[in-house]
Amino acid sequence: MTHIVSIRNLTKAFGTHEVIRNCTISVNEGEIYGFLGANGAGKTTVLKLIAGLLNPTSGRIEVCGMEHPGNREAILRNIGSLIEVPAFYEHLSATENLEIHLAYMGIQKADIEGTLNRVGLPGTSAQPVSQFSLGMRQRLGIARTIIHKPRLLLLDEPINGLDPMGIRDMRELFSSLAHEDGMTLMISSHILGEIEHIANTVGVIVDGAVVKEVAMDSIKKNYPEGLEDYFFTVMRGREAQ
Ligand SMILES: Nc1ncnc2c1ncn2[C@@H]1O[C@H](COP(=O)(O)OP(=O)(O)OP(=O)(O)O)[C@@H](O)[C@H]1O
Repeated sequence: MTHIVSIRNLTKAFGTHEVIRNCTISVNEGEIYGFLGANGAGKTTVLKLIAGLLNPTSGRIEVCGMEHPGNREAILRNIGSLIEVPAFYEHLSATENLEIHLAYMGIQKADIEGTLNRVGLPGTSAQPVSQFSLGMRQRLGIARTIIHKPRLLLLDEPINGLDPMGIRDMRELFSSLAHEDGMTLMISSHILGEIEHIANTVGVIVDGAVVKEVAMDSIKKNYPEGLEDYFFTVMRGREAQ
């Protein structure tokens, strides 16, 4: 199977603080990859490195067959990322915010109305973002990641701030993006139940290194209690070392 993300022996240090250590990750094209780990384990840092928002200290990062750094522009055209709280031009409408993003990406034509409908924001295109709730902002952030039809989506805690209906809508949207649009999704989350619903593969990062990458089918077969059971077993195993 083709790896859309291939990370080998990646290290990232901030000053003398090495937060990613000898980390190796493989994400298959077309899958939903659930990226799990405790607070501070390094999930956001790895997603930023894949998105080219940070440069590695050492190691290899290959995205869509191109190596980072050096192919940043070409890689950016193929990815959509929602990392940390999305920022918008508050006085501008949802449509205007998406138009600015498209202009920045150099894309002339895109289905803005259709994308807003798809993320559950119908009829809001003219409304200034300053009037949006937290959940609406999160949905608009996701609209911005998918509007240019990227091959790879990097989503850092994408269901934060959503109510139960919003969480269900996002679950359905993420599944349809993978299964109907053929996108690959790499999703970090602490909400194990959601990852269990949608992910094909799970990667667990502990202290800056991915210690396990396992197919969800195998987790379901070997851990009758499900993903939470698996996750805590991995964490305990690590603690015992
Ligand atoms: N710009 C930075 N400068 C210095 N240290 C940083 C920087 N960004 C992240 N770190 C440190 O790197 C480590 C990993 O942080 P990161 O945000 O990647 O973890 P995380 O797994 O996403 O955590 P959470 O689940 O809490 O979001 C933490 O110790 C954090 O303090």
